[in-house]
Amino acid sequence: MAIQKKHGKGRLDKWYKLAKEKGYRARAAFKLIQLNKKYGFLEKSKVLLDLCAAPGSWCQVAAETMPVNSLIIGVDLSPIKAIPKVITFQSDITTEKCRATIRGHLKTWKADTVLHDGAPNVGTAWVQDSFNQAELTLQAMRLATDFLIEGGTFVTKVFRSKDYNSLLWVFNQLFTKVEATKPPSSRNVSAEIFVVCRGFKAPKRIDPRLLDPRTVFAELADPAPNNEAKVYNPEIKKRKRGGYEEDEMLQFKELPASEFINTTDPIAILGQYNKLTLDGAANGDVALAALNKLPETTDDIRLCCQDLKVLGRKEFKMLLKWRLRVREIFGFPSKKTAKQSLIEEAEEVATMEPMDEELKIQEELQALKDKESSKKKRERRRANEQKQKEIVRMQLNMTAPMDIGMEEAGPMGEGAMFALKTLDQSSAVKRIAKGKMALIKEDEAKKDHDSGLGSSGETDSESDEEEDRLERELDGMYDQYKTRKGERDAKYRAKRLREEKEDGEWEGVSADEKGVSDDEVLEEDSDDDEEEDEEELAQKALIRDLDAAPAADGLSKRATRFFQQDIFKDVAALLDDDEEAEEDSEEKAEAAQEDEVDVMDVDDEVEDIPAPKAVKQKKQKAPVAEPEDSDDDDFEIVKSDRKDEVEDDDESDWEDEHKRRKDPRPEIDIITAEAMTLAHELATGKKSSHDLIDDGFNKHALKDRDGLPDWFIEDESKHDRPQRPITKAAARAIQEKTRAYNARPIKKVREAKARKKFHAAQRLEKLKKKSDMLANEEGMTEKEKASSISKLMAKASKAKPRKPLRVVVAKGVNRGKSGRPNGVKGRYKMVDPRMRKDMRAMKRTAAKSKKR
Ligand SMILES: C[S@@+](CC[C@H](N)C(=O)[O-])C[C@H]1O[C@@H](n2cnc3c(N)ncnc32)[C@H](O)[C@@H]1O
Repeated sequence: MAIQKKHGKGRLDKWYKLAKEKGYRARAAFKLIQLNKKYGFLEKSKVLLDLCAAPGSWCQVAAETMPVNSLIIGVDLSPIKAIPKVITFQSDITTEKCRATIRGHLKTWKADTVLHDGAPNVGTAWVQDSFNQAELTLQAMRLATDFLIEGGTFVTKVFRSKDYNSLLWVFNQLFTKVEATKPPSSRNVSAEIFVVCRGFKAPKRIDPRLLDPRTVFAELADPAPNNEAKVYNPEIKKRKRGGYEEDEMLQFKELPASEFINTTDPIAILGQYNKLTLDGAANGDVALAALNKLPETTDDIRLCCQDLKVLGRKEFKMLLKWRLRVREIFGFPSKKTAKQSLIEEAEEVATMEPMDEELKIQEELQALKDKESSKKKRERRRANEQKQKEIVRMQLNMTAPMDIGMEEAGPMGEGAMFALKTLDQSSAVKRIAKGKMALIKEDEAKKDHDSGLGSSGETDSESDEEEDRLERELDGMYDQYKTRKGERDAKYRAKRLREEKEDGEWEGVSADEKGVSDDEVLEEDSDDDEEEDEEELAQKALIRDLDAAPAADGLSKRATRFFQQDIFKDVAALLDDDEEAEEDSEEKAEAAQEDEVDVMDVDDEVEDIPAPKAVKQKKQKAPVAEPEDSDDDDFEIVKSDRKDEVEDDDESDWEDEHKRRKDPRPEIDIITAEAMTLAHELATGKKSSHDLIDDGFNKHALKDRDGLPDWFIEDESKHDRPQRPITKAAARAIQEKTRAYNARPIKKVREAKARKKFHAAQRLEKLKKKSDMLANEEGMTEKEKASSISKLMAKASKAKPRKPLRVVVAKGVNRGKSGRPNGVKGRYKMVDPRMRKDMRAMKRTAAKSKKR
């Protein structure tokens, strides 16, 4: 790669300048320097292979850092200008010829380190390019496996694309330690990341599929859509850029319930309106009056109509069922009646058809059925084949069960190998739990299953089917309803988002519903199946919905898998540390409370901080060791650990504050616009705590300034922190807060005022006591008592004469003294001799002129 003049995108940055200053051929040199600083592989290597080495800056760094007499070989498609102590040649690393040339150079040696910084011509087609890069990386890996020594290191550039995880997986199969890092010199705008693979396992035989891009990067078919998930995570719709319809400006929308009965799209109504009115008889709406009088219009229904925005799944279904019943009563055509009439029609027609015609129809029907079943078979076979492939990939650890849609069905899903659900339904699980074998006859299981909805003991499969269908339809409608509701209601959207982020469960069922017995639950709602009593749950310990159960740390299964990747190992350790520290601090706080030490609330300390200048951005958890790049932490929380400062503060203030705050948790004060923005994003669900953790991993995490010139470090420290976005509102809020802080008097003034107040209160108390004593004095007349009390009051209200001001001349021992002059008590003023002389002279002349 020839050196290009780099303009635009701030390419001529400090790293570029530094590279020039140090004589490196490319700024990329610093990436290797920083990687080596962190992992120290160059010093330990005697043989190094640099794949895609042009213009050769990595080779330069290697030659500088590796021990003398090391063997360094650099290869690239482009010519590389000669570098002392480095063998270079021009070749395509994906070819056999290149392999042979390297072998020729290495002879019997093996490489301790293989570097790869390859980048195919990166153009505008990002998807294509990133794939080529991933493919090139895999090719480099292949070459590396041929030449690397056991325990050797492979360092490669990878682009964060959809193939990234697949590549990491491959690396993990071949190396004991794989870590991804982004050195500070790597541009923020670049999607590149460097993976350092250490401890090459040097397997005797490597499955060729492991290094075959077609297998490694094979696309997965889209899993079947999980409609159920949509209930819990309604899609976020785009804003209406074209403006809003007129009635959409209304906050509260009502509709006569009769329209809800009439409509063909009841979900739309439930999603758009806030209330269904039932009392419109005065307006002459006869249908509404009739509806109002129907026994089907129960109090529950009326209650549901009052506020459509708070409907849970149960209420939602109740309203729709009510609508269907009313429609039946009013004689609206329903699906049932339509089907009935169709059957009748068909029967009528059938009686009119001659016999041979009937046979013909039957034949046609049979042919259609056959065609249908063969089509289904074909589809099933194809799906099976697909699944088989996925399973092979899964066995190779290249994919997780969730990626091939197994998650959707789960171990209890349809077609599961061990039909635990069936076992569950036939209550055989209880027997198995007791350690006995249980065999379930298929039809028995089916029977049990069939009786699921008909609580009344109905075994009529047709009516069950009908009920199932209705339930399914209602569920589907509920999905739609939620989506529409979400579209209209920003608060609801935020709530959903929060729930989604926390992978929380849907909480549409009220607590008292949970107390309903199983039979009732089945009658009410099939979804309420989950509501088992504890005992039964314990018995069903055999059957667990792995997908539904959140991980111990509250992460979803998918998230847990993601964080199980090796690159998060350190993070986990860090987090653990944090947690431990948190626990520590909590324990300490508790202990402190127990000892009844004056532990102040954070609030108090914050109250005490006079001006923002004094507000230091400190971590909340004081005992936690500061992370390496603590100055990168923009979101910082202030926690009181300066007890002494607080102790000085106004006592009554403290007590008030203490009473106000019952929550023992430390209060967080937000003092920067960045933190305020972040807090707002967290509160509105735009960001989750996972995002925060993610944000913490950036190129600034690695700071290595050894051996860099001062001007560089100075410049670096100005800009080497992530720029977090701030909103106008957040900036304004912080400004107001700052103004409020500034408006408060300084601590000394407040203390003096408080002292004054305290003394006045003490005086008043004394006065009260004295006047009480006087009032109770038996030997005094009322008049005497009154006069002595008024004398007391007059004495107390009389201001004490101020001691005269003493003027001290700053001479002798007092010359240049800044504090109280020696031997002077009370009020004083220091003056210099010249000033006193001048004053006296002025007085004299004034007196003289008066005399005249
Ligand atoms: C970012 S540059 C490498 C910079 C180098 N590490 C340094 O420090 O100077 C990427 C190089 O990959 C090379 N490259 C891309 N595809 C290649 C291939 N198939 N075989 C060999 N080199 C390739 C390009 O010619 C280009 O010079």
